[in-house]
Amino acid sequence: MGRGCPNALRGSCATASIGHGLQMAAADADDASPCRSSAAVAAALRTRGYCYLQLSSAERRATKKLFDAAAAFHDADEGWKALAQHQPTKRGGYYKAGEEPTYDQSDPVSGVEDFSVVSTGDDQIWPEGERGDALQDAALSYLDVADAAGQVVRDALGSVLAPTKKRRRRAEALEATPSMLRLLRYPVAGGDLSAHSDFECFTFVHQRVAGLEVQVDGVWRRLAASADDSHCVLLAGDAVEYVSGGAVRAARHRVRSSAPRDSIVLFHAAADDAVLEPRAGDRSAYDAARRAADEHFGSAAPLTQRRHVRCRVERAEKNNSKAISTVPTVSPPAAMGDPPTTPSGERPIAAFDLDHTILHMLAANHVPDEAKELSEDVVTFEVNDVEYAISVRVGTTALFEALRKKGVDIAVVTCNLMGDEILTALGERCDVFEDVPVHVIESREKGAKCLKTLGLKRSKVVIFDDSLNAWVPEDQEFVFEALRYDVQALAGFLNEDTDEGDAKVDTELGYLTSIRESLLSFFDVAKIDFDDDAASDAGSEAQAPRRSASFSLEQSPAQRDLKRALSAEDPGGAKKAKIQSLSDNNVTLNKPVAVGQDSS
Ligand SMILES: O=C(O)CCC(=O)C(=O)O
Ligand SMILES: [Fe+2]
Repeated sequence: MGRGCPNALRGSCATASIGHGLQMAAADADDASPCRSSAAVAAALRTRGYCYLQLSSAERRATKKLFDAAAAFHDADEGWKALAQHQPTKRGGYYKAGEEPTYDQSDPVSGVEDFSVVSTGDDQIWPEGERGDALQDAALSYLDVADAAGQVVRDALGSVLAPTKKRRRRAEALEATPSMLRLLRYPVAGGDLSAHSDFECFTFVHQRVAGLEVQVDGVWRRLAASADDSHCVLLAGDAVEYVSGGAVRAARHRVRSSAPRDSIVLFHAAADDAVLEPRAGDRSAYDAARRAADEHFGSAAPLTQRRHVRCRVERAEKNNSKAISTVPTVSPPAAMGDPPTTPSGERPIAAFDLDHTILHMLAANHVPDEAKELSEDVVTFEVNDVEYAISVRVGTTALFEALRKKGVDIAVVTCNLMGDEILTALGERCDVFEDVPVHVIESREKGAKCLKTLGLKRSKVVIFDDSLNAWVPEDQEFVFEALRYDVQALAGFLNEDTDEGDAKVDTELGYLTSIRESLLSFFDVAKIDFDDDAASDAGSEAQAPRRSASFSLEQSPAQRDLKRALSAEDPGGAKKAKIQSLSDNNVTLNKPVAVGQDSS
């Protein structure tokens, strides 16, 4: 590392001077030794919420290379670094001192500098020139090798969350993957970070100079640094605490730096849409976090990984204006992307079928026990003394939220005579379902659904339905034919416990998430739609969040194909776009696309 080798302060801190001239409370020494087996990691996470993770030689080499490249970046002149400053329309990049959110408003604003990597695609900001290339190369090599260590932790968490094979599925929602890599530099003065727990599943922290402290049973422990990168610190985050019902507690930590210090931090988050609600155990931490998010967003919804990260980051950012400033120039942090406004005129619309498309409704006594594992929620309601249960397909709420955020109207077109009651029950659970117009079609004849008759004909329409033939022939080109969602069949596959059955369940659990970007990108074509009044679309991605729940990898080939088909560079595609049809893309769209995974 550029600034010379620090002394590893293993177990040796009494008091130290912190940046703003105060004396910090003594932190106890920590004498745990590094481990690598998932059994040892699981045991440590259960008892303390953190441990030291032994690194392989490949991981050490990659960590060293990254420390060196990060130091070269931080050492460079401000003007050059500013060229790589974070921009709201892109991801990651450089954040100057003073931009770090303050988790505790009574603490000073931190003077930490940050270079963040949240995407390996074109939308990631990288510094220019050779030093920029070196940083990119070092960060990507580090991410490549860090996955092996991540797997050890995922296995450990799997054993905590799903000790038996039968309960294995419960852990899958937590299939944590890297979501953000931070290269931090703490100057001596004002370089501290206020106490917090991380919002994701777990975090790796590499520190060659001590400074990281973890609170265990109310006492702060100062953690050992690793001057030779032989180990890193593993911290459990909020998502794991919530989902495990408190079996693992998130590690509350802070930074108290008494010397200039660089650290490398890698967050691993659950899928954006993973609902963090525990199935068993203590739900008080989850409930409190959910209430905080409901209050913050002014809307009620189950707490997903994305919602939790956004809530915590946005609230921390607000603290900066109230906190004591120790840094001379504080530029406002990037906005988190309020829902874009749509211009007046005709809005695009997405029409959803209900049964077997976004939900499966059954009489409550027919719902299989496994339904909770095969849906994002099971919502019950009563009509004429009969109790019904709706298994809501995983990813439905996130899809509705994303569409609304894009300014897309949503309507339901269903043959279920209880369509209104269903939407009322869903609206009580989460207000993204409130006020959705419901069109109940009494006939189950082929072609009984018709956009024109229902007054839903717009210049941009997507129909999401498991049955193509339910629609009149002229509307079928707008139908995105959904894979049929059937919790009873899925419960059968789950219990079969064969590779084939598992694969079917896996496909189902990732299905809506895998097609979401493709569906949303259909509404991105305002630029090439020759309608003057086509709804323009700032889109939720236009404002890249300061910290996102999931790492964005490069687009999959299927997405690239779709983009190309709809892109202005493809004149054929563009000319057809007066009323954009999905049918040309159905081959691609109806297959799950590995969004968030580089399948190339
Ligand atoms: O720099 C460190 O050691 C820890 C940073 C941290 O806690 C964070 O980025 O969440
Ligand atoms: Fe942290």
